[in-house]
Amino acid sequence: MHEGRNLTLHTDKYEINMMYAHWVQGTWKEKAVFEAYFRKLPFGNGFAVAAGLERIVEYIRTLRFGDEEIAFLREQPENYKEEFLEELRRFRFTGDLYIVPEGTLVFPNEPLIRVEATVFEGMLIETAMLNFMNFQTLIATKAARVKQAAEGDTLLEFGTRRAQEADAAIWGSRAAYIAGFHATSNMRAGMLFGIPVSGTHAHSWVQGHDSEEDAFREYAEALPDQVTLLVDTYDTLRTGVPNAIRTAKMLQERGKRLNAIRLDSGDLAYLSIRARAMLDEAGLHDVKIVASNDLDENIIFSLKAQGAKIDVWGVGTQLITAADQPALGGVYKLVAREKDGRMEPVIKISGNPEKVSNPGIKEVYRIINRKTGKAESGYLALQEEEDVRRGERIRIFDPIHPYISKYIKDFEAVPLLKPVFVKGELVYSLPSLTEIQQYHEQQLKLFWPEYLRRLNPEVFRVTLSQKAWQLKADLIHQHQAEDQA
Ligand SMILES: Nc1ncnc2c1ncn2[C@@H]1O[C@H](COP(=O)(O)OP(=O)(O)OP(=O)(O)O)[C@@H](O)[C@H]1O
Ligand SMILES: O=P(O)(O)OC[C@H]1O[C@H](OP(=O)(O)OP(=O)(O)O)[C@H](O)[C@@H]1O
Ligand SMILES: O=C(O)c1cccnc1
Repeated sequence: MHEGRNLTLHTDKYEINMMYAHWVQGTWKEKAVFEAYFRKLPFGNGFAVAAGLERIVEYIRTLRFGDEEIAFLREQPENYKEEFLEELRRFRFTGDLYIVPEGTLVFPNEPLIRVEATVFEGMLIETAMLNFMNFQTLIATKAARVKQAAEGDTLLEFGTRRAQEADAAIWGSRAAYIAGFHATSNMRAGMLFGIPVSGTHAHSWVQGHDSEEDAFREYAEALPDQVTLLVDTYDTLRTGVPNAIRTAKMLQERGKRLNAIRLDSGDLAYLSIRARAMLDEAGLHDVKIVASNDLDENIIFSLKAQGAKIDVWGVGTQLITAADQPALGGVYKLVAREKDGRMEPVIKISGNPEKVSNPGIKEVYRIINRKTGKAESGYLALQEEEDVRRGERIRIFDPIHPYISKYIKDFEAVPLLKPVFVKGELVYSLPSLTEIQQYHEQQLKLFWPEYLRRLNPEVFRVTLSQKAWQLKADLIHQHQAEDQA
């Protein structure tokens, strides 16, 4: 077993096999354009929060087939030729990559990534990019739901121990921060990304002492500047909170203060209300109450409705595993390919109209109404279309039900895809995590609340331009004609 940090073979074998077949055919350097998008929003939410760009940048920059990768490929039963393996040794990503910035609100069928590269390069990177984008976007979206339920309260990400392994823990933690979490319990996520790190203590600390009171006192003496005491090991209201109050008084005598108590079991509404009253009665109005225990957005919403006196929410398992929907189904589709030296749009047909791909190289625009400053729709236009960029009147319609349409004017069309790599060179300067978090907050303000509510939100439409729609219709007819011939 070795470290395996080189992610170049973090791809499905079929990609390598197709790359090989292209190489054998002599078509491997032909240009291809791929777009990545998802078709359905997770959790019944009205939007998703894009994430994954930063990880993709690092991945693309470090793509290299080293000795170990080549040796492993040589062992495969496909018997890839040595000349192919030599070609892989020289591999560098030389294409263009356009990606939607992290924190952007995104919707079904909007390309979040567009790859313009050789077909060889485009195939190699599909799996890893989908892996990063699907997971991080999913967790950022789940976190946005939790954030909305918690209103302005402090949110701590507690998920590492229950996450699907280490990468999911730290990138999930980062995704949660993008969507407005305030801190993580994961020290490495703090070190790598600069996320504030926060922690209380476990039940084992209390169990490991002769009494709860001893445990609290020792802990407070050891870390007098950051004391949060877990009060539910034995009996929250009879011993836990009174012992915490005694410890708080001891801290006060030393010019320090108790930050908070944490509740981790039982009826969190009842216990928090009772604990708040006890703390207040002892004059400890500024001691906060942290709650944890399998929380998600629905429980937080319900606890608030019950009048729970909780200031800080520790959210682990349900967030980091996106427990109610553990995958985002983002796909990566070829939309154009080089043929006889020219780029030609291609389509993927399906019996299910929602699965028919949108052909052609497209730009994604957020159409912003200049009067209201609010987002009106998503708009996918072919790259060559100028009218939308000039803000001329456009017709927007539902691509599945094209008879539902309207004209809009006096808008600004904001392109969402940003150039990240051009001819293999990184041209994007990565924003700080704080900037991403602020950008996400600005994004939320662009939308009417109807689209943002957690339950049964209004559907935010993403429409095709007339030209993009016509191209799709023409290609469908062309394929039908070929089938019938
Ligand atoms: N007042 C409440 N209203 C709705 N849900 C609550 C309320 N209080 C707690 N919960 C949630 O109910 C669930 C209780 O889970 P469970 O019964 O497994 O835990 P518990 O009995 O409190 O403690 P333990 O973790 O020791 O088993 C948790 O998800 C918790 O967040
Ligand atoms: O419930 P989650 O949302 O996943 O949040 C993380 C949980 O992890 C800890 O419990 P655990 O029983 O692992 O350890 P403990 O002994 O410190 O309570 C903590 O007390 C939370 O309940
Ligand atoms: O700091 C905490 O209280 C914490 C951290 C991770 C998991 N559960 C709780």
